[in-house]
Amino acid sequence: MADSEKRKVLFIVNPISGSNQKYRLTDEITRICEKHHLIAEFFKTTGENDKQKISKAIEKHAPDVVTAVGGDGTVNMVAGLLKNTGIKLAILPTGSANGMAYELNIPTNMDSAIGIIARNVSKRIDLLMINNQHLAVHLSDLGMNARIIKRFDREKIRGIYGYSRQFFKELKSPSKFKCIVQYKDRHPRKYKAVMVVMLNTHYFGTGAMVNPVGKIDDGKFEIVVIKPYPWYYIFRMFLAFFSGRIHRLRHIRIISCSYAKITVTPPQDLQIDGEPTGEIRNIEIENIPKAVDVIYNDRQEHLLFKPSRILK
Ligand SMILES: Nc1ncnc2c1ncn2[C@@H]1O[C@H](COP(=O)(O)OP(=O)(O)OP(=O)(O)O)[C@@H](O)[C@H]1O
Repeated sequence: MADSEKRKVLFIVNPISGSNQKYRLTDEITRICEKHHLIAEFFKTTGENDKQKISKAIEKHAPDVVTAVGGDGTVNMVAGLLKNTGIKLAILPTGSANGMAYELNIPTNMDSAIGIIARNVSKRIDLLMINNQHLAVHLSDLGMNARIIKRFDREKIRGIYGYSRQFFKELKSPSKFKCIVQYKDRHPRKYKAVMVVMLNTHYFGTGAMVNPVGKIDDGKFEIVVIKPYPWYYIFRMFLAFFSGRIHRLRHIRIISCSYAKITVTPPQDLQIDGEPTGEIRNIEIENIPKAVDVIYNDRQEHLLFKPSRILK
């Protein structure tokens, strides 16, 4: 195949994502891309002014696809740059949290993940805009999980071990807060909660299904309110999370809408795609329909669920 006919893929590599060393990663990606008749270009993030530098790299290389090589934070940054450009977004999951890759059924095996980029099956998906300021691609939440992520970030123990340590600390004593959700022209709904999740997707990065009723491109998003629960309820909740039945529990409320305002008292930690953004009292969420064209795996399935069916 002549070079002019090959598709160009720009890989945005976050070298600190996850816990694995990334020696020879670019050589490995280049080799696999050659096998699939793709031209690989690279940009390594530094954690400083990456957005501006990546915009320039996109201008310079004019790629057909931009691939985020990292966790959900890297996916979020790249998706924001590709919003409404017509350039496709792909993911090579190498982060400690790879929720969006899980959602799109992208494996961590590099050969398979690049094979999916080569197959080029894509779909325009909705994203969320939070407080007119932050784009959310995978999942954002207030309360328990955001607090875990904040501590995880501070302790600098990366990978799944670091997250699990914080998770079990928090699970023992989740703190409650008041939450008012206003959407459409309905009366505001009031809840006591330990956590409020805002998402268009279905899964936490761990594979737990938090939003069985959502659709990634229907112009709506979901607000999942997890109400305070007795300790013995944890087991039932785990079971429901991993069998896709969380919406049937009385400690869970799910609201679908395209715009909402949430007020929490006292102010709660907010995290967006794995990045802590500080404590907040008021939050405004808006759905941005079909904002980015994303490559997904339409073939193999996860062990328990069938996300590619959900995506269709
Ligand atoms: N070279 C770098 N040095 C330090 N930080 C970086 C670098 N490149 C990117 N970052 C930071 O990495 C974060 C995104 O990491 P990402 O979510 O992709 O991977 P992760 O392993 O899941 O990370 P985390 O464990 O922090 O969630 C962003 O905060 C970004 O600023």
